[in-house]
Amino acid sequence: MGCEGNDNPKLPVLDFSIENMKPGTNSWFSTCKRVRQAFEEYGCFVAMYDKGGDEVLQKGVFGSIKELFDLPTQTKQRNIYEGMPLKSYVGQHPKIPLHESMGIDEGTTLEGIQSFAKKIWPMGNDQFCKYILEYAKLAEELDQMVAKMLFESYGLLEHYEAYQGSTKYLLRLLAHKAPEQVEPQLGFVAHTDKSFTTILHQNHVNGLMVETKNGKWIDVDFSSPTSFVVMAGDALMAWSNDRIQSPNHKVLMNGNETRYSLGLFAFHKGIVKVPQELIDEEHPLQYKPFDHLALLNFTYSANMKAYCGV
Ligand SMILES: O=C(O)CCC(=O)C(=O)O
Ligand SMILES: [Fe+2]
Repeated sequence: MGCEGNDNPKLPVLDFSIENMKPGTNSWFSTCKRVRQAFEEYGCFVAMYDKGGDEVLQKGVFGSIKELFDLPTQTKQRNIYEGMPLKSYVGQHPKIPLHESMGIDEGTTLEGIQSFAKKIWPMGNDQFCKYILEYAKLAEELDQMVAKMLFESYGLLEHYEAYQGSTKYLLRLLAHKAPEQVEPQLGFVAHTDKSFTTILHQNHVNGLMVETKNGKWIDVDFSSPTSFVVMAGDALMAWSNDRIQSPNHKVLMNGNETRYSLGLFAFHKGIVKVPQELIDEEHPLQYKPFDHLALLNFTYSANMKAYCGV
């Protein structure tokens, strides 16, 4: 896989089509290995997942997100959670004027999406709920599959059940306007995610950049309806005892079209602890057990080593 010395590195692309996903088959095991390699080397990868290819769903999802962001600022500000930038409406920020985003708590459940929709549209919005729920379920399925494969690849499959039962998902909808000038403009500042894992999806407009371990920035092309980006967050970095680094990433806007994207952030309800099996001489313990949901209350500048470093 390695990319050292390569001036134009690309993220690994992994195929998650149905035939690779039967646990116990050879292709399942080889995909598990590639998941671990990609996470350890880049902290993220592009997943090809053919269930995303449904044209009606794509149109419905991105049409719904456009409808939401086309609303007046005052309406969008009804979704404010003080001190929680991941859940709140963020927009009109002088440092990142192209950026707008909103969070949906419990974003893979009908109740979570409906309660969000009620805040924005007092009469509700059935179409919006239907498409966003369908998308969120699909992204959740991909996340669960990736988690299972990752645990398998470390010989820790028994951790999967606990993961499955304790994940809380936050869905974030994002819009990045095209810059007014010809030069590319920052859409979203460089940061790492606070999640365990993040699943990203976008319309046909690229803009995401991910930093490699050597400090190079990779342009990520995931403009196909069947492409998703799977990214390690700070909690996975801590769980893996620094075998996996949560990558720095940002959005750089070019061209003249709005970029709509969705981020599904997986959080662990309760305490995350480095498994005993991942502590050895080469990898002495780096993190104390920590409360993952409490990280949600921190801003993007929260630093894992300061929060729970040994
Ligand atoms: O829009 C994207 O692709 C990335 C968004 C992102 O990094 C985030 O919301 O944390
Ligand atoms: Fe992010």
